[in-house]
Parts: sequence; C-alpha cells; structure tokens
Amino acid sequence: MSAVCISAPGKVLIAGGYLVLDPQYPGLVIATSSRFHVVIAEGSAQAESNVIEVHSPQFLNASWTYKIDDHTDGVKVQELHDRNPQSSPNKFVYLAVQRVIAYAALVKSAQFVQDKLSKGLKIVIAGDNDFYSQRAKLKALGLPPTTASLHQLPPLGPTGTTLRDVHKTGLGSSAALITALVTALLVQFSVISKTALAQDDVRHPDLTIAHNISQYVHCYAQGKIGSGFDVSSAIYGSHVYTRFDPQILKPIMEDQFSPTTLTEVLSASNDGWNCKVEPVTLPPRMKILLADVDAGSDTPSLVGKVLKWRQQNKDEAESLWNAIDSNNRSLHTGFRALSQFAAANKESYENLIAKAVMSPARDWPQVATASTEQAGVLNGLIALHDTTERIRKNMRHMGELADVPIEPLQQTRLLDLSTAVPGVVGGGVPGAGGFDAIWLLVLETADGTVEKAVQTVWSTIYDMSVTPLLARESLERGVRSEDWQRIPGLGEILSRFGIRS
Ligand SMILES: Nc1ncnc2c1ncn2[C@@H]1O[C@H](COP(=O)(O)OP(=O)(O)O)[C@@H](O)[C@H]1O
Ligand SMILES: C[C@@](O)(CCOP(=O)(O)OP(=O)(O)O)CC(=O)O
Repeated sequence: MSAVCISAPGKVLIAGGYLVLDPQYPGLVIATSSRFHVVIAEGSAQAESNVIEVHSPQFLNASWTYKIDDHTDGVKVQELHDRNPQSSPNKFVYLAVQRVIAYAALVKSAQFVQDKLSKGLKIVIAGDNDFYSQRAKLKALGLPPTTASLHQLPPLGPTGTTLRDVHKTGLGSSAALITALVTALLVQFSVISKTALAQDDVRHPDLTIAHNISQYVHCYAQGKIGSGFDVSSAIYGSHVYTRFDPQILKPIMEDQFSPTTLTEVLSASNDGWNCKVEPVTLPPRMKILLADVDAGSDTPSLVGKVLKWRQQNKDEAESLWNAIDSNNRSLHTGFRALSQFAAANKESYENLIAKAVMSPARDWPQVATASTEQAGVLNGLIALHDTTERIRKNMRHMGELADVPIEPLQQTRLLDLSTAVPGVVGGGVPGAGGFDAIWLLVLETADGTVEKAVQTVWSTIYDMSVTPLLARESLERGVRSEDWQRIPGLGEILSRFGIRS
C-alpha cells in the first residue's frame, strides 16, 4: 500500500500584528516544531473506488466521506452524509479536497484523477498536542502544568471533545491543517513532487503552487482574506512576511468562475501573488518559549476595532504604526546581526551568552565584557531586549487608543515577571494579542536553566493559569514530506484505519 505523509508547522506572529494586514508593513512569524500531519493511503483495507474517507480521530464525530464523480462539466465532489451521520460537515476539509481535485483535473486530466482514485483513498489528520489546550487533561491527571508533565501525555492524543468545542492554543491549527492537507493531495495527484518540499528554495514552483492553493482554500473556508502569514509560515517556515494583494483571489472567491480562471489565478507563474518571504532563523543559543494562558477572559475579536480606529485617526495611527514598524524591523535585523556575530566569533559569542544567562536583561548593561567582540554581542542582546520592550509599549498604547485588550493588564504582569527572569531576552503577546497566550525569547543553556526558572515563575502565579507549550522554533522550516513510521503515535492511529506499511 502506498502512503503520502505531509506535515506543516504552526505559527507565532512575534512582530507585526495588525500592521501585517497592510502590504506596507512586514510581520515576523516563527514557525513551530509542533505540526499537523496528514497521511493519504491508497488501496487500504475496505477502501472503495472513487471514494475519499477523511478521519480526524483526535475528535469526537470527525469523519467525512466524499464520492468523486466525473461529469461532463468537471469532476464533482459530493459528501456522503449518511456514512457519518454524527459528524457535522467540515467546510475546511471539503474545500481542500474539492478545490485540489478540480485543480488536478485541469492541469493533469479528469481521467488521470479518476485513475488515481480507482483504489479509493483514506486520509488521516493528526495534530501535535500543542495545538489544543492540555490544561484540563493535566488537571484531571493531577499533574502540574510543566513541560515534564506534557511529555508524559501520549503524542497526538485524543481531545475528548468535538472540533467545535475544543480549546485551541492559537498556533494556527486550521492553517497548518489546510497546508498539510492541500500539499498532501497535490503530491497524491502528482501535481507537485514531494522531493521539492525538501528544498529550501522559497521560489520553487511546486512550493508556490502549494502556497497559492493553501492560501486560497484557507481564505475561502474562513470566508475572508486575512494577511495569510499563517499559511505562509506553514509552507516556508519562519520568515519576514509581506502580504499579497487580496485582489488576486477576488475572481475565485465567487460562487461561479470558469475552470481556466482557477488555474490562471493559482498558477505558480501568476505575478499577482506579490507576497514576500525572507527566511529567518533565531540566533544560536536562543529559543522561543510559548504559554497557553487562561487569564479568565476570552479575547473578543479585536481586528475590526483596531482597523476602525486606524481609519478614524489616520495621522495618529500612521505615526504609531511607523514607530512599531521600525522596531519590528529592528527585531529582525537584531537577529541577523547576532547570528553573524556568532558565525564570525563563536567563542566570544558563547562566552558572553554564558555570562548573560546569569542576569536579568535589565542588568545586562552592567555585565563585564572581556573583549570588543564580547561587547558587540552584549550590545546586540541589549538592543534586542530594548526592541521587544518598545514593541510591547507601543502595542499597549495602540490597545488603549483603540480600546481593545492587545496587552491586557494580566498579560503585562505575566510578561514583566517572565522577562525579569535571568536569561530572558524579551517577549510579548503574539498576533492580535489578548488574554490567551504569550511568547518569550530566552537564552539556551545545556541544562535548560532559563526555561526551568521561567516555569517556576509561572507556577507561582496564583490568579491565572499559565501552561507551557512544548513547541520550539521549527528547525525543519515549513511543509515537508515525512516517513510516518518515525512520528511518535502516528503508526498506532493509522493502524486503527487499516493503514499499515
Ligand atoms: N484537526 C482537525 N481536523 C479536521 N478539521 C480541522 C482540524 N483542525 C481545524 N480544523 C478545521 O478548521 C476549522 C477551525 O478553523 P478556525 O476556527 O479558523 O481555527 P484556527 O483558529 O485554528 O485558525 C474547524 O472548524 C475545522 O473545520
Ligand atoms: C491581527 C492579525 O494581523 C494577526 C492575527 O494573528 P493571531 O496569531 O492572533 O491569529 P489567529 O490565528 O487568527 O488567532 C491578523 C492577520 O494578520 O490576518
């Protein structure tokens, strides 16, 4: 039996929330080591010709079956509700299947698609535990909210609930899922090759096709065109992202359009996709820590209010956005400068990091340096810390002006306590902000001193619950082809659906 397995990472927008909706302003997105996995198996046990079964077994009532028929006016995908009467229709999954099949039938042929479906397909979706809050599960097991406890939970574990009721952590589950599913289907129907995914070339046409179709399906399923930074990082990994002009998708966001419009708009050679991707990696010895926060209040939808405030206060908004943007760009240049230092003066870099780990960032200006190289690294670290503080201050200010909780008081207190821990460079509230999550940039030691100290601080906060996530920066960049046997927990899940090697 042949199987395709594709994974795509989650995201954290550490700089550029709101601003990135405007193509003038880039955002800095870090892709996470936590991923969504999609396996497509052909000819597995009890598979039926021209039928695609999709299962998301971490959820209750989450199976969907589609029948694919060849009509004179194109290939039709019809959901067979009676096969899974308990499952609510899944617009995201349906559109991914339907639009990729339509695209494949146009660029290959309808006959080619039918041949590929002759043994039937089974698709299994599984997301790393980080995408969903594990707070309740840890509590039920009497485990403290630490990474050590999270490591005790089975990987790709059941959530015990439905997709509608699950408590998400904000890593962008729908974008990672759609990217992995669209890419896996494109590989399955031979529209792109899986070897292309192993390459780091952000201009590779196969990656561009996977990107364009994933953005399209995600926007269509959401019923709106966001900035697209989440799908972009699911494809390309961590990067500085400048959005595409939403006009590009308009012709195919309608109910009716001609087949040639679909292929023209989504084609890798369509220059209308004017988004920019500049890959980023964190400097050596630095890592991202993330927390799922329950500060007692749900984050309402903030985007509409911020954009309305911008519209009504053009001058004030422009000067504040330009100030935020200049700091957002400094964050990126600061990463680059430190990475270059580390490459050119490895020893000085390592020695200085070993000293900086001992003090809180606010005391770094007093750290003694033994050489001009070390002083250079120290200045780079201080600049990064100051930049994160300035971004926070300006984002808080924007929250006050627009009257939305971008960095609410509870989060300010949590971040102030966290960034006072020795070895923490800085942090913030990701994306649109709110009550639900924070990110920290910390110096890394062999024994994880900083991370442990941060977790100790989190565990002493009595009036809000702060649970770490296991995610780190994705070192494997974006979407990729996997050997499913190497993904802990996946083999056992697949065997339940008769999928074996
Ligand atoms: N594990 C999954 N299996 C199947 N569908 C999923 C899964 N995760 C997300 N989805 C789809 O994505 C939708 C969630 O979209 P949305 O609320 O925009 O999420 P997010 O905040 O993660 O972007 C779900 O209703 C479902 O259709
Ligand atoms: C406001 C934004 O710029 C960033 C929102 O980032 P989040 O990470 O908060 O997003 P969700 O995954 O949708 O919850 C909107 C956008 O860029 O689309």
